Amino acid sequence: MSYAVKEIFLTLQGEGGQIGRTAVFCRFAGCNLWSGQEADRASAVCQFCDTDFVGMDGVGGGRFTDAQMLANAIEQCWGQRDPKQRFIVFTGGEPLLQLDEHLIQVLKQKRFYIAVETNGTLPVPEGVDWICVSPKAGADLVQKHGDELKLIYPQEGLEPQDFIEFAFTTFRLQPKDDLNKKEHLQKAIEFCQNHPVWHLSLQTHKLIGIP
Ligand SMILES: C[S@@+](CC[C@H](N)C(=O)[O-])C[C@H]1O[C@@H](n2cnc3c(N)ncnc32)[C@H](O)[C@@H]1O
Ligand SMILES: Nc1nc2[nH]cc(C(=O)O)c2c(=O)[nH]1
Ligand code: SF4
Ligand SMILES: [Mg+2]
Repeated sequence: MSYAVKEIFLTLQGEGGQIGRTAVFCRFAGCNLWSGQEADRASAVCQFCDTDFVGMDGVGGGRFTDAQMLANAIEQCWGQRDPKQRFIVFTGGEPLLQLDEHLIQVLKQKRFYIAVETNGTLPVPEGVDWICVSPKAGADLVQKHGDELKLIYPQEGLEPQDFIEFAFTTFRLQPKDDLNKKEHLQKAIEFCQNHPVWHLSLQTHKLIGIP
């Protein structure tokens, strides 16, 4: 199968339990909860997305005709850095529209530790090492286990305590980045302090100005 990729870049994981770790990010094009067009935002299931995932025109993006070609591009982006630390984060858009077991196997042969950032509406294929699920109001949650549940907060119709029985190792609240982000941060801090099973997750890459 071929893969539509918006961009491939090296950065630090800015969010969640792997924060600060050098990673190759592979951002797949397309999402099942928003077209990515501003004109459709108000009618989308997911309306607060902070990401451009439309097209294949980003740095390192393009159409990859098979898993080996995409894995080679990811390996090349990691470059000569310590091969024992190889770390790939699949995101998007919604990565599980495209990430499959074949690509995972090829990357495992290259000794990559594989993480995924998903909205949880599709099952995660076998072999992923780190599963981060970020549920969205109005979308059915299918992937109910993983390493972290990262809830963007607040979302009307989604309460953090709705998720606490699911089989995630950690639960994080990430303040929604929009025009009211200061209020959302205060609210998230307060919620975490009153419900300590929830840990605050900040988008640190935005704070330090890296992609
Ligand atoms: C762009 S999404 C792509 C992965 C997947 N579609 C998802 O929603 O999890 C990457 C991460 O950014 C989070 N995110 C998106 N927009 C955000 C915003 N405005 N504020 C805070 N986090 C946001 C998502 O919830 C997700 O955890
Ligand atoms: N540095 C950095 N860390 C991230 N963690 C999750 C991201 C995402 O967009 O999925 C992201 C991102 O876009 N940049
Ligand atoms: S599900 Fe993820 S990629 Fe899709 S619109 Fe929402 S935040 Fe963006
Ligand atoms: Mg991002």
